Amino acid sequence: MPLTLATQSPGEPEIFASLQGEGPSAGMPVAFLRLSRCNLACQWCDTAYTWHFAGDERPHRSGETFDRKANQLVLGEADVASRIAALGQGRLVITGGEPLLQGGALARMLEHLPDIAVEVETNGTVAAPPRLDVRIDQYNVSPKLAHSGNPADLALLPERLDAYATDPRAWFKFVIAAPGDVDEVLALQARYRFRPGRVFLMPEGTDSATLRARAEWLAPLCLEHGFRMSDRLHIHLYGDTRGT
Ligand SMILES: C[S@@+](CC[C@H](N)C(=O)[O-])C[C@H]1O[C@@H](n2cnc3c(N)ncnc32)[C@H](O)[C@@H]1O
Ligand SMILES: Nc1nc2[nH]cc(C(=O)O)c2c(=O)[nH]1
Ligand code: SF4
Ligand SMILES: [Mg+2]
Repeated sequence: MPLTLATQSPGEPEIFASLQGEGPSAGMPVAFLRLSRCNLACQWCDTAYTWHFAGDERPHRSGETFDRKANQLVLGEADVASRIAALGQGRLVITGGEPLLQGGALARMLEHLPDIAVEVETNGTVAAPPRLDVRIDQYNVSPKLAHSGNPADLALLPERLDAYATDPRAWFKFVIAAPGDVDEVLALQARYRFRPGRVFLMPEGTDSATLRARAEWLAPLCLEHGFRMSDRLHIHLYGDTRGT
């Protein structure tokens, strides 16, 4: 079963080496695999080219829709695995779009990469099939709050959040655009009892100035509530650029 990938440019799959820019592994040299398609539609998504195709009526702040043909590429599992291996990294971050929509094909692709450590960036709404789950070393779970524009009954699924809250491999990373968003995190914390030290708050933004401005008022809230803060290292280094 092939994989549907995002593209860095038409015909070029978004498979690249960079420093992990977010979460508990931030700063680590890793390989990235970005898949296309998503089951949600965050209005500030910085990878709308993976789901906001022509005809998709759901709002996105860019106001633009993307040509599906130019932004998707279908590749066989062995081909994807060899491109990842060629990057020479010991750790792979699988992201998207929502990568767990292609869990079966990912499991088969990883059979070609038996020794690589695997991190998944996920919106927390889709379960990895058992044959993929057994290969995952770390889940970076980013449940979407109201400011994303997704209905809560699509974005915050109790059985999935409960499963991740009790999974020692899972870390949580909430995107925060306004101080009031932290109240939503506190309500989720009260309901799901995320393990202490496992919750990151990350400013919403795709440029350094925005990230800095939000981090300035977010820092005292992290201190007050015992949350960790995640920056977005790649944005400071490369801006909002595909393949970085
Ligand atoms: C593009 S998503 C792909 C993986 C998965 N769909 C998810 O949302 O976790 C990767 C990460 O970027 C975050 N993200 C996307 N757009 C962002 C923005 N404008 N500001 C801050 N974080 C953003 C997501 O919350 C997620 O943690
Ligand atoms: N360098 C870098 N780090 C990242 N961490 C999570 C990312 C993502 O898009 O999932 C990402 C990304 O796009 N680039
Ligand atoms: S869930 Fe992730 S990929 Fe999907 S729209 Fe939201 S941020 Fe973008
Ligand atoms: Mg990114």
